[in-house]
Amino acid sequence: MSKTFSRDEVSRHNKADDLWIVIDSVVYDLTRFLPAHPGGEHVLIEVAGKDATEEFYSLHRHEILKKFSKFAIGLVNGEKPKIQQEEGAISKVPYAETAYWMGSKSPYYNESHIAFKKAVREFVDTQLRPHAQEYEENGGKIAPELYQAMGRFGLLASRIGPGPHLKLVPNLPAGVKPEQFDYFHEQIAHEEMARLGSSPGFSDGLGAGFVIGLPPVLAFGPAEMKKKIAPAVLLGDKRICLAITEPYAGSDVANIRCTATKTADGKHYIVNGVKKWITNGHFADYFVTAVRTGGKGHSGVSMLLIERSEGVETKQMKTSYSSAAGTAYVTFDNVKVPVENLIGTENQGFPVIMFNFNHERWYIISAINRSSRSVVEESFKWAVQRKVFGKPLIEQPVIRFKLAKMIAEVESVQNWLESITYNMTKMSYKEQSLHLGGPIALLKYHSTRVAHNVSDDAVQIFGGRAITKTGLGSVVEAAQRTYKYASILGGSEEIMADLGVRMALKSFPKTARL
Ligand code: HEM
Repeated sequence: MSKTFSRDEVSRHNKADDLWIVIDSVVYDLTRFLPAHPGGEHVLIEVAGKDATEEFYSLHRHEILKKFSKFAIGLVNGEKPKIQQEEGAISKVPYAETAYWMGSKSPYYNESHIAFKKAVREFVDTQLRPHAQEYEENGGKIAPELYQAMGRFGLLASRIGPGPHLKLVPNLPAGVKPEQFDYFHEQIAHEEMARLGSSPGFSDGLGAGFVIGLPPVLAFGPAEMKKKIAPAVLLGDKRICLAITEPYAGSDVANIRCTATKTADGKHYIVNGVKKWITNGHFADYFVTAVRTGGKGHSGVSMLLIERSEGVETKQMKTSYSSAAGTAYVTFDNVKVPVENLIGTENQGFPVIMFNFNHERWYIISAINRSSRSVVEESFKWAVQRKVFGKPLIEQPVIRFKLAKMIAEVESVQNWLESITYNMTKMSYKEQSLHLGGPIALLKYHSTRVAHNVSDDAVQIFGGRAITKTGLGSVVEAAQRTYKYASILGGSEEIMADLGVRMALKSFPKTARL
């Protein structure tokens, strides 16, 4: 924008057929846009020839200016825009980022985490965010190229923890070496994906099924299976999901009914049954499926890798977020599966499922708390910029109290989460199961209660905007509509709270007395 104009000159373009305005020192010629303006013509004519910065920001999100940048014709003489939102930048709004990224000291992060976060944030903001709204609104299968870009960038591999699988992709974000990679890198990857705030369906469509689907294959699958599917899935060429829940069994996994019966020649299983709420199932190539191969209860459960093949059908489910997540109702009708596709040992599927759960729950905590943090940032910004009864909202003690509660709760989850993540970096899998299963369950319960409280307060701060899908409240609207997913998936709040206390009871000293 090389042209500049005096404010006097702008003020002469003050009619419907010649309408200029100034927003943050940028001059816009809105003459052609006037009839198409979603807010109507009248409001624009009222500010024709004037500085409308305050009016604009009280009604629109900043990104509207980017979308309609073609109407910008120059700058006001001697002025520069002050309101900045750079892609990939760390927010300066208090509590909008984890304390470490805002200057606080932390024993957990090092240079490689800083570089990793910067690279992932930039990738998410420049490669994924531009498509987010469209997918969120229209649903549908996410373009393979987008998923492949994630795979090639190393973002998919980064979302399932440290391990040999990291060597199956050409590189990791910011050139982090597989040997340097730890659970803090992974936590950052989940948090950055969760920043796709107003598009939770799109964000889940980009790999929520993968994060829980591939680990059982890597940990328990036979070598041939890993060789065949892991590289293709990690590069984003194929898609995988985890198929456990059924219309009959949710958190009550031991009661699944989907059956796998061996053929007389012992070479195949024949699978029959249904699965429900399968994230990414609608477009998955592989289903890591819990099946009943034995008697009742958990000792009759096995895990099978089922390829999309004859007899496998997926139907899109209508959920409270976008169909871009590919949440599916899956039916298996006499599906023939080679016995080589068994993951782990027959009738020993329950430990495979359990193996996955702690990691899944920890991932859900990372994502939901980052989502709550985004809601805090949105609410803080809004409370400062919104003027009501003649003064900014933030000057109302009741609003400051709500923000205080939101901040304190999000930080409490974050600090516990980082402590658990640190322990994960220091413990073997066996130690993690023994010592972290309880705390992870309790924190999952706590993090979704916090999401509930944060969302509730944010809705009150934003008012009607929080129940409007587009515009200023879009992030809060999406959060209040979808945070419940996290409080159910991976084990419901009630089951988590109960599990946490039951695990604690195991080490309760028999001699303890008041
Ligand atoms: C570059 C300048 C502008 C552009 C590109 C623009 C574009 C838009 C868009 C896309 C929407 C729909 C927003 C959504 O629901 O997501 C909208 C709504 C609206 N705009 Fe603008 N606008 C501009 C300037 C202004 C100004 C200066 C005013 C007032 C002085 C204004 C008043 C409104 C109003 C009242 C609405 C409806 C808001 C609501 O539903 O709560 N616009 N505008």
